[in-house]
Amino acid sequence: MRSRYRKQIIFITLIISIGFSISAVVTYSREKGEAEKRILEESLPLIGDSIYTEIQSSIMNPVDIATFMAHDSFVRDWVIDTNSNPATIRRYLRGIKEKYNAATAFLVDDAEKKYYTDNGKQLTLHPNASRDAWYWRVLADPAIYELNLGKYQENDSLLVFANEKIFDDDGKVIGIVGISQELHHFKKIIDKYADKYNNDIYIFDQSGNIIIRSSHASSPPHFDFNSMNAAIHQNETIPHNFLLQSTATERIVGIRKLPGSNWYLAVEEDVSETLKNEKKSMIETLLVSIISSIIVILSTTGLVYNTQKKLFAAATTDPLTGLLNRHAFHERIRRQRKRHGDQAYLLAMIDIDHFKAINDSYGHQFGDEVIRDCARALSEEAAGGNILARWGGEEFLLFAPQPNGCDQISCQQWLDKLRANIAARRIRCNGMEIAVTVSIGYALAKNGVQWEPLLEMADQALYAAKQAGRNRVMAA
Ligand SMILES: Nc1nc2c(ncn2[C@@H]2O[C@H](COP(=O)(O)OP(=O)(O)OP(=O)(O)O)[C@@H](O)[C@H]2O)c(=O)[nH]1
Repeated sequence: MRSRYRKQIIFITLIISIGFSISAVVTYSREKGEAEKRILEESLPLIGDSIYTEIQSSIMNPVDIATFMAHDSFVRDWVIDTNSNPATIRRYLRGIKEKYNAATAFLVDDAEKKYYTDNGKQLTLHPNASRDAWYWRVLADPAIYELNLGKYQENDSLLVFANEKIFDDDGKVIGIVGISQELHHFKKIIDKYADKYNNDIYIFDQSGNIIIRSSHASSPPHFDFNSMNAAIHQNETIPHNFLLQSTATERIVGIRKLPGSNWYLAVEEDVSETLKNEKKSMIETLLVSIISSIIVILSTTGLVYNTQKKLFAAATTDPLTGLLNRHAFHERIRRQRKRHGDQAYLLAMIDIDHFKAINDSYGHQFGDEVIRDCARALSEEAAGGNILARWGGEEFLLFAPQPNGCDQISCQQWLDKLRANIAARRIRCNGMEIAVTVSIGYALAKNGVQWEPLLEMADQALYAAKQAGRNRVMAA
């Protein structure tokens, strides 16, 4: 019975543990996915946003200056007035260049296609000259301003040009004005933010060429800008974040278009460490919950097991002697007979003689001790495959399968020895000492005989033993 409970508890513990492990694995993979998503969609875009905002304002600064120039009434009046003096616009452009620390400041008068610069240069633009193609490109572009990369005509150095259209009161383009900044200037800005946020920063043109990259950024980058282009073009106003996973690292790249230009800002970050830390803390949390669950499962099953054990003992044993009670005795014999079939056996009913007188003379407590001592003596004598129970009051029942020799003489001798041993004992309680005797009635069963009628026969034999003077063994 006990081993059955143990098996059940092991089974339940296993089921709970397997269930918990499965749910732990599922939780871990879900949490991992959510952690990656959180980093991808929340934490890193926030950093990306601030880098973007800061870089955008630095890079867009030339556009702001060009916008200011295009709306300056002096510039507009100068272009509209056909008798304007070139020297005045040169002074104006020089002032702008110095004030904003630009590489160049320029203006194109559309009517004459004349190009004026801060250093006094004055050129005429030709639609067929590749050098001047930028002008017709900006005119054809519906955007009011444009940011592009070009070469400084004097020394071939790369410059970033901010071109803004100048309109007359009727909304007609009358010229283009703007400034240029050296590319180096932007590189410094990019490096500053790359160092500040420990990222790699790139600016691409729409064909995927790198215009500027931060000093430590790899070239080519870890991602393929062109393959991401399709997603970016669907909505150019929002940031696009991509998770790049390889066996060695996990990186995230956020790409946005810089407004008014065909340039894209890409911020790439190695998130392996961040994800590793997230995963580590997730595993720690899971381990803690697994350990505490195991403790709870073990202590609960231990508690259940002990309670079951106590309940089982209370239901099957006699509290005074610890012997089997009637119900458990029946159950044991039923199982015994089921296991071994009909075999020869002996059924003996044992009753303490004059027990009422013992109770009356020495008290109930002494009486209890007498019952306990007889139970001990019977257990010692009837050990082995025999089944012993307290049948009630001062009465015991002994079931002995395959008794010695299975004949009456040897059974009689065995039971008589048992009786004599009890009679020879001295029972002590509260400083008093007495001897007791028992009477025994027994019946022997051959194959196929039911044990209930045998019980009746043993009872009658016991009655006969009592009648015959007690302290004796009688067969049915
Ligand atoms: N101390 C104690 N007494 C019990 C217990 N159960 C039954 N008794 C008493 O046992 C006594 C049995 O008395 P009887 O059935 O008259 O039998 P007896 O006095 O042993 O006489 P014989 O069997 O004829 O020898 C009764 O007084 C019961 O109250 C028990 O658990 N403890």
